[in-house]
Amino acid sequence: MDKLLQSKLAPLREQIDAADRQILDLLNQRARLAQQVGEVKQQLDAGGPILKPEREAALVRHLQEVNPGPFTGAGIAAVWREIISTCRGLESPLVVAYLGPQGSFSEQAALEQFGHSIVKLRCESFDEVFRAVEAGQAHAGMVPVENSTEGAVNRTLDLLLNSPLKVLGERSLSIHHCLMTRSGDMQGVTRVMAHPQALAQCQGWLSRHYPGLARDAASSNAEAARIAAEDPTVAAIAGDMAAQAWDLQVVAAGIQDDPQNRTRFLAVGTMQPSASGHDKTSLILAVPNRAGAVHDVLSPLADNGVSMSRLESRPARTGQWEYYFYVDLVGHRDDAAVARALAALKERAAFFKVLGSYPMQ
Ligand SMILES: O=C(O)C(=O)C[C@]1(C(=O)O)C=C[C@@H](O)C=C1
Repeated sequence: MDKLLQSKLAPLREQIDAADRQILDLLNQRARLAQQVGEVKQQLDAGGPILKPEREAALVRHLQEVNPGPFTGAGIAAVWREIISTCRGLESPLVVAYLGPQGSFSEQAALEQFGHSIVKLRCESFDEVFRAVEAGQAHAGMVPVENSTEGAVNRTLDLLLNSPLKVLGERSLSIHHCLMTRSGDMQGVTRVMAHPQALAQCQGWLSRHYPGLARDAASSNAEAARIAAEDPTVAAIAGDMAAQAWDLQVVAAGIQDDPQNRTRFLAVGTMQPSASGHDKTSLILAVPNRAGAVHDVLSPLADNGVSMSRLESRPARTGQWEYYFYVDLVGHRDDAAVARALAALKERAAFFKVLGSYPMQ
């Protein structure tokens, strides 16, 4: 019986081999077409952006819509992310800046957003990420903007307020933290290091399991992993990508207090995506300091049937109890209803800045 079943495998595998050769031919055909598109784009706009986030998003969504299966929608997203990344890289290398070192969650977000065929520019701070993109050393930057446990990443909000960069994409990652050391146990470990956000996301677990351990802030979790790789008295909290990158052993996995812990990252750059048909718009508003002002300022959204997917406030630091409001809307700034709502918001707000419209994840 086994033999009969075994004999079925070889011809099936031959068919897989033949299908793979067809896929390979088609991939090369696609790569050559993308190179031609790249040449035309350079003739149209020399030195202009190769990256077209709206085209990438629309193309993947279309394939998911027409897909008869059994290949899954998630599989399409993952495979085409890398196909597009490779084709884009053949047109021209895309440099992406983010908070390093190797193995950081920002690196994971950058790879999930742009695929693996990018040139990585690892930075030491969020400020440096913005500076690198503003100076033209990178085409895009990837920065965390909010975490489901800890709320806003304030430094990113402040940088978005003051930078000329635009938001061109978003990526939400589930964040699973691990405790890791060189040896894989906690013997001789006197302190635990991580980015303050990660220490906060794991504080309950740390207090229950290692109440006596000193907690020290690092500039990133991956930086904490790098230090732990050198110093056996240090345990790091970071993702498993960092454990692999720095050859550390995981002592405990999934130690974040909220099992559903997620972080949303924004891609920033100098270009502005056109509408993909499924977009978000991010903006910052300041509201006059009087009763009912927030409600009044935001009323054009409801009037125009535009939904708000996020509202975050941040002190304006004027000492007057004034706030900046970070608002995400569903729709592109070129959509008629959104354009009408934005025009009315601008008229009512004391301060108004559109951070960008971009494909919704
Ligand atoms: O259509 C384009 O403009 C391309 O450059 C091709 C392509 C792709 O591989 O499909 C690659 C990069 C762009 O970001 C969008 C799409």
